[in-house]
This record gives sequence, C-alpha cells and structure tokens, in this order.
Amino acid sequence: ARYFRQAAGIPSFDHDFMIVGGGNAGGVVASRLGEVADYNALATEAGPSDKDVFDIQVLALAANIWFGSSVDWNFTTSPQVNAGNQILEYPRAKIRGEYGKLASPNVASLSEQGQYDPALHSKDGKLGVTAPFSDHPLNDLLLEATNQLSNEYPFLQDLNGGRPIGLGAHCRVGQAIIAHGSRSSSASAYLSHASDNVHVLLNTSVSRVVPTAESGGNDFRTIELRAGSDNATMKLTANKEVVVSAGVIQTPQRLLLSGIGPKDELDTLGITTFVDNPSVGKNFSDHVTISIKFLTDLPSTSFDETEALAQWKSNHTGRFALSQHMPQTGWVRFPEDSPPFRDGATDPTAGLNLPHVEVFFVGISEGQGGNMTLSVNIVDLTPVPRGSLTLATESPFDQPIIDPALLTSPLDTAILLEGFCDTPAPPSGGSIADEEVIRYIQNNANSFGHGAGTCSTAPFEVSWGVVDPDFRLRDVKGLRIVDASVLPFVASEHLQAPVYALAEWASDVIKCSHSS
Ligand SMILES: Cc1cc2nc3c(=O)[nH]c(=O)nc-3n(C[C@H](O)[C@H](O)[C@H](O)COP(=O)(O)OP(=O)(O)OC[C@H]3O[C@@H](n4cnc5c(N)ncnc54)[C@H](O)[C@@H]3O)c2cc1C
Repeated sequence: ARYFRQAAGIPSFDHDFMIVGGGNAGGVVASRLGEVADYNALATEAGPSDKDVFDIQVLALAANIWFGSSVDWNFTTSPQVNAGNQILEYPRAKIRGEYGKLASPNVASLSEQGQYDPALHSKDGKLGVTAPFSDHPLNDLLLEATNQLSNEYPFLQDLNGGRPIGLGAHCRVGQAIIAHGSRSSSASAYLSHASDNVHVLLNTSVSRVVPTAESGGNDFRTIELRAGSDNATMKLTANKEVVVSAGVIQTPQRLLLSGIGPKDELDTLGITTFVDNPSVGKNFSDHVTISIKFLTDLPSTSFDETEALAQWKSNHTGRFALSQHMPQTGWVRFPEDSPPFRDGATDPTAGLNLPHVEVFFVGISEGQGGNMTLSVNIVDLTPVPRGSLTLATESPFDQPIIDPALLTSPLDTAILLEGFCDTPAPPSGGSIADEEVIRYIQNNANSFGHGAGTCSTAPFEVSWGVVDPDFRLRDVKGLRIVDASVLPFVASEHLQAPVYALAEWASDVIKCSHSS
C-alpha cells in the first residue's frame, strides 16, 4: 500500500472504493479489495501508522497505548446506573491496525506436545499466531487446578477444538496474535503487504457520509473529511462504494451525523434526516467483567525491564515479546441447575458447547511483602442487556453518549456471582457472603472492551436492523458497513477473530457483487 500523511499528497482521488477506518476490519477490506488489479481503494484512518508508535509493536508495553494515550479515542461511558453510577473509561484504538493481541478461539492451535496440529487448523493465514511461553510457577499450579477441579475446569488442550470449555493451564493453549516477537495486526499482516493500488490516508478523520450530488436520492458514495493545515472540509466520491469500518462507536456516530438514524433523535439536534432508521446506534452489546486480585504466597517474579527492552530491541525475544497477560484462560459452562437459572431464567448461551464465563488471568505483579499478586477478570460472555449510542451534539468532534447498559439484567449479576464463586483461586481468609460479592460486582463492573451490535445485521425480509446480510446499509445505495458494529450481539469470545472473519467474508461479498 502507499501511505499519505496528508490528502494533498495523493496523486488523484479516482478511487473505486473508499474505506472509512483502517482498524481491524477496515485494514482487511482495503487490502483484500486491492487484490483486484483493476480496483483502486482509499482507506482513511484518523490515527497514525502503527510504525510511528513504538509501544504498539512491543506487546509488553500495551498498557502505554490504551486509555489516556494519543492513540486512544479516550471515550467515557454515560453513568452506569446499575453499576454504581460509574462513568467508565471506554478505550478504542485510534491507529492503523488495532489493539487486541489475544487470539480468541478459532485462530490457531497446537497439539498436546506443543506442536502445531495440521489436522485441526490451517497454517497459511496472514496473521501470525504464537503460543507465548514463559516459565512461571503459576503455569504448573493452574495445570494442577485442572486435576483438583476437573468438573468445573477440565484441562482444555485445544482452545479451538470446537468446545472451548475448561482451563488451558499451559503455554500450549494460550494463543496470541504475535509474529516474530511483535504484534501482528491488520496493519502489519494485511495493509503492509497490500499492493500500491491501495492508498492509506493517515491522521485524517471522516466527519460524515453525504449524498452524492450528481446522483441524488439515497446514493451515499461521498465522504466528507477534514484535511490540510486549515482543517478545511473536503468531499471525495468513490466510483463504486464507500465502506464504513470506523468501529462500534464511530460507525453509528458517523451515520447519525449524516442524517441516517432515528428521525426523532436527529430532529432534536436539528440534523436533516435522509434515512429514518430507528435501529442505528441501538442494540449495543458488550461483555461485562469484574476484576479481582489475589495475593499469593509465591515470591514475586518481577524482572529487569530495561534489560528486557534491550533484548527485545536486539532480537525481538524475551519477556517483552510476550504480553503482560498470563498465557492461560478458563472457560466455564455452568450446569443447568446452577443458581443463575434456578428461578426460571433462560440460559443465554447460543449452545451447549459454549461457556457462560471466562476467567482471564490478566497479569501478575509484585504485591505486599514481595509476594506475587495475581489479577483475574471474571467475564460474563453472554450479556443480556442492550445499550445504545446516541449523539450528544451535532459536532463530529464531540464524543457521543455511550451507554453499554451494564448489569441492567439481573441475570448478568447472577452469572458474575457464580463465576466469582467458581474461581479456581478462592480468596484466602474464608468465604464471603453473596450479598457482599453482589455489592462488589455492582460497584466495580466494567466493560471488557468488546462492544458490538450498534449497526446490527438483520435478515433481508425484516424491516429492522441497519445492514442486510450483504453488509449493505438499508434504504441507501453505495454504502456498506463492515466492522464489529454489524455483529447482532457480542460473540462469546474475544472479538478480533470474529471481526477478521466477517471482514474476510465481506471482502468476498463486495468483490463478487462487482464482478462481471
Ligand atoms: C483495549 C482493548 C483491548 C482489546 N484486546 C483484545 C484482544 O486481546 N483480543 C481480541 O480478540 N480482541 C480484543 N479487543 C477487541 C478488538 O480489538 C475489537 O473488537 C476489534 O478491533 C474491533 O474491530 P473494528 O474493525 O470493528 O474496529 P477498530 O479496530 O476499532 O477500527 C476502527 C478504526 O476506525 C478508525 N476511525 C474511527 N472513526 C474514524 C473516522 N471518523 N475517520 C477515520 N477513521 C476513523 C479508528 O481510529 C480505528 O482505527 C480489544 C479491544 C480494546 C478496546
């Protein structure tokens, strides 16, 4: 691909496709469309190149580029009324590529001997997937937990074997999107290898999509962006289509700013409605989590970070080639008669092979008395609530109102409580009353950063939903959406893999619809 830091540098704007956002999905779509030699594609990304941000390449430095940094949008939620009225940070990447580094189920796998098993998985994909290993005493202890608690936490050899339930308590099953010690992403694995008919315009934010002047009606192949040192407004029209891949927050925000959304909401802000679609910005679904810390009686395993960074710089190996996370995760399915379902609540999982909660070993740090502290996230993987995304103002520069509606269903609290009670590392000092745990959940619940659904796909034959199964925006011509916002609900896993899959699928659909 060819990169431009200013619109003025682009030789011509005669592009067949214009992609808004160069993140997880946008990077895939732009590079896949570029595989057709006859096409030109322009991807516009509000953030910088990942190559300009050292910390994004080093997995262990990931915390430096999250909320509060210049490559995060630094959004916050509206007060979460059922979660202690907290106003929560809602990190979103603002950079070519994306944040995530953990490969969720369905990405890759290794056999019991730590060898790649070709019978189960392909090895020809673009992304690098690695089983990061660190020789750590917790690895063996967690493996021992799968013996002692074999009902709740059977040993899970293969995260991608079709039934992700159990504890992968060894490096064999912890999979991360890492290639040769560096983060692998849609930027490094897709865009960087795209041919020169793909142009990537960095540091440039698209304000909205607008009707294409010469066509009239609901033809939305034109994007409006701010470019140049005076931030002047510029309009560019794609010959074939615009694909919006600005993510779960900005995609619905850009549609609403463009007059595509619920008319009553747009009227309130004085925005002219082009397409009255009540589903835009609704149906927001995200994993809800609580974080707990355990002080262990194991000595701290902290290491010399300066040395580790020097090693990474020299050959991309060592502790800085791993994320701060432990390589294990636990995926737990509760029995049918467990407390959350005793009063008749319907099981929210999509099938019997799916877990209700994830037990995510976030990391280890030095705690009291030089001993190791283990941080664990309990994640509700099938949240019932549906939140919303609405405009606060008509300005493209203001953040919208982000309401993931955490814990607005009692079932979510019950599932987190059950997950807490089932944790393989119970709190020391005796049991804690359920009421106390519930209070903790309600005051400390947080989003897990896996938002989806704000521009949900719906079948062709229904009148609700934002896009049809071919990713086309309803009642509009020339505009598709391809990103996490089109997932009808958040999947029971980390979201990168589903987003890569849908972006690959969408790229084929788009190519097919334009092939003669
Ligand atoms: C902190 C954090 C950690 C995560 N960790 C993991 C993980 O370990 N494993 C995992 O599987 N998933 C993880 N996820 C989830 C995963 O990263 C997201 O679900 C996924 O990246 C969503 O992809 P997307 O294409 O929808 O959006 P994004 O990847 O967010 O891409 C949207 C892009 O559009 C750009 N953009 C937005 N508005 C505009 C505009 N107006 N003009 C131009 N460009 C614009 C943004 O800057 C961004 O680059 C994590 C998410 C977060 C927030």
